[in-house]
Amino acid sequence: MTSSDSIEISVSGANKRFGDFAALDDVSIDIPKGSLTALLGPSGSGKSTLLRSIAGLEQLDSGSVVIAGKDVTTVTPQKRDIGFVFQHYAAFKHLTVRKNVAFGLEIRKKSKKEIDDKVDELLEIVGLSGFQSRYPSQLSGGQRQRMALARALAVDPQVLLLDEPFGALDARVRADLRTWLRRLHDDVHVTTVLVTHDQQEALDVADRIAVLNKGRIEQIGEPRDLYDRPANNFVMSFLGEVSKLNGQLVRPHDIRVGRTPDLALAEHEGTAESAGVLRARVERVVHLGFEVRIELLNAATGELFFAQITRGDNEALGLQGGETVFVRATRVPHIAAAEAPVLA
Ligand SMILES: Nc1ncnc2c1ncn2[C@@H]1O[C@H](COP(=O)(O)OP(=O)(O)OP(=O)(O)O)[C@@H](O)[C@H]1O
Repeated sequence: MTSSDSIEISVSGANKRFGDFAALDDVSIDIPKGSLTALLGPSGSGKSTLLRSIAGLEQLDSGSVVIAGKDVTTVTPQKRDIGFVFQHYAAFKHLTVRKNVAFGLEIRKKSKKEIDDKVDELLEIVGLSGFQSRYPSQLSGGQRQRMALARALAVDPQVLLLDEPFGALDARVRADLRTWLRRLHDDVHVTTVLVTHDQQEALDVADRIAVLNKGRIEQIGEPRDLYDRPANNFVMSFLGEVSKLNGQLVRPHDIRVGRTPDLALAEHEGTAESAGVLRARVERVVHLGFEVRIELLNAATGELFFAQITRGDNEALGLQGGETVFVRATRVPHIAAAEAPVLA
């Protein structure tokens, strides 16, 4: 595993209650230096509480937070050497973009030259050079969040903590900004922790994902590992789409659809019976762009499920609602329960 000097943030045995409610329940996580780690989970799972505890904006009931080898559990946020960006960024409305970005450097009494150089560099990185004389109210939501990132980065923080930074923006802008965030991270390499409830966002940008549920970490790993080898059904369902075929969770793109039992088989797969081919009725064919979702009814159980196939495959099959087809799960996920953190 990772050696301790490559770990930037280490949270151990963190507990945090609000009244009777355990927002964090014995959470431990190591965040490698220079990584972009996403904290992913449903609403109320404790993601923000964990991030705010790393920032020092929340005091743990028990447990510890170590940043860059220093125990900061009782250290104030100002002394933790972090940059923080929230979903709704509170910019100084009366200051220009340039002044907003320079703010942290000015209160640290840096020289004018140093401030000017740093602000120029950051405005360039976040693509706001042409907007430096504007006021926050003259920016779009996406530009305002980029300004927030520039401001957080201005003081060269040890770690960057982002709490749903694109949460208030529309889907298209969000998608653009996460591509941009990934590139920014590749340029500046600052250890970054991103809270998101959006699995696509986490899969898109993160090197590592920690999946939270009810104040506990269900699994931590690289996106691909979590997708291919989820620790349990919760992780499987939360990360990527799932379909249920005879009680078994499978990825919808791992369901093969054919017009005859034999056509539901890939090559060299034996007989339709031995390979578990099922009969189903097509309920609806939904065009999603490159992919097509086939909504199906399991003829034996009456359960609804869906398969996802490429546009080309769909054109070849030419499926219509009401038709009978044959389906088969080509790949059943390997639930890596033994490798997951121990769950109560
Ligand atoms: N200051 C507080 N007082 C009381 N309860 C709180 C407080 N902060 C958080 N909680 C509760 O703790 C739980 C975890 O909250 P947290 O904000 O960490 O969740 P989250 O995973 O970030 O959710 P979301 O995606 O909705 O922001 C929630 O049930 C929330 O209501």
